[in-house]
Amino acid sequence: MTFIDKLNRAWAAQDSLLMVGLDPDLRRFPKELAGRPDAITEFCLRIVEATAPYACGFKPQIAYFAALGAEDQLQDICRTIRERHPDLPIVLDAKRGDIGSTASQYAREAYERYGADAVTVSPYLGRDSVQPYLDYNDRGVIILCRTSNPGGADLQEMRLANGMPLYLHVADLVARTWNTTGQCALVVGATFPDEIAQVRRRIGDMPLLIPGVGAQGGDIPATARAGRTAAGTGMMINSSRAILYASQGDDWAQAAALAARATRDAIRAALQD
Ligand SMILES: O=c1ccn([C@@H]2O[C@H](COP(=O)(O)O)[C@@H](O)[C@H]2O)c(=O)[nH]1
Repeated sequence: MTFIDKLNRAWAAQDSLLMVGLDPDLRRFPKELAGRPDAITEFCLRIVEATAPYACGFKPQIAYFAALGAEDQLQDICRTIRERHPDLPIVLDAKRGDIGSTASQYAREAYERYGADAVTVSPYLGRDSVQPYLDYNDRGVIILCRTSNPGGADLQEMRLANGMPLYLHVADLVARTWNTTGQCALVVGATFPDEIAQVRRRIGDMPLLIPGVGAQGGDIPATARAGRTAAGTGMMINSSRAILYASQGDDWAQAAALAARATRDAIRAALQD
């Protein structure tokens, strides 16, 4: 099954467009895990179990694992998600971008080492830098378009000679030229709902990964209305810290579940309007 098929099924089966981010930060872990050698794996897997009923997938951010030398733990976590929740896609947020020969290694890492269903990549090095990911034709390639951070405007809002902002050129390029096999999706931040709407108008039903709700303050109703497809789906709306660290007390896993459910419900409610 392809990434896009798996995602479509997860949206329908879970009735959720919420993607739960896995960004383990030891400084914010609950006390009960302090000092435990398996703290990262235990934390992430408890979060996965608590939030899976409300999620359409999981998005581990590789930097949080690599910074701690915890890539093996990430591998275990991804394997366990595949075993326990085979219908929920794993998006590895790695934002890779390099020449083709190196990109082949990054693709192998994402899809073979971690078994990710999709990986985030930068469009900045052009089509040939993305090809090694597309060569895994059952996997997804999620390309940065208009990121959620304010500084994203420095380059992404730059106007081309025809007046078009660069992020819309990226959206066009991916939708019309790079996505010949239907494997692509785009990253657009929830902090910029007008830009989400602009992108949606140009790309048909291509999925969007939308980070920026929760800790970054993105507006859920505005995001959901701007990014939805005619079918009322088309979005992986990611929240990480607001779910992971909803509580540092003994109730942390339950608090994460409640935060995930509330986010899922807020997205659902917005789609009813
Ligand atoms: O434009 C982007 C692209 C990726 N991210 C990533 O999403 C999560 C957001 O975390 P929150 O705690 O919900 O703010 C994080 O892993 C980022 O690296 C993004 O924020 N914006």
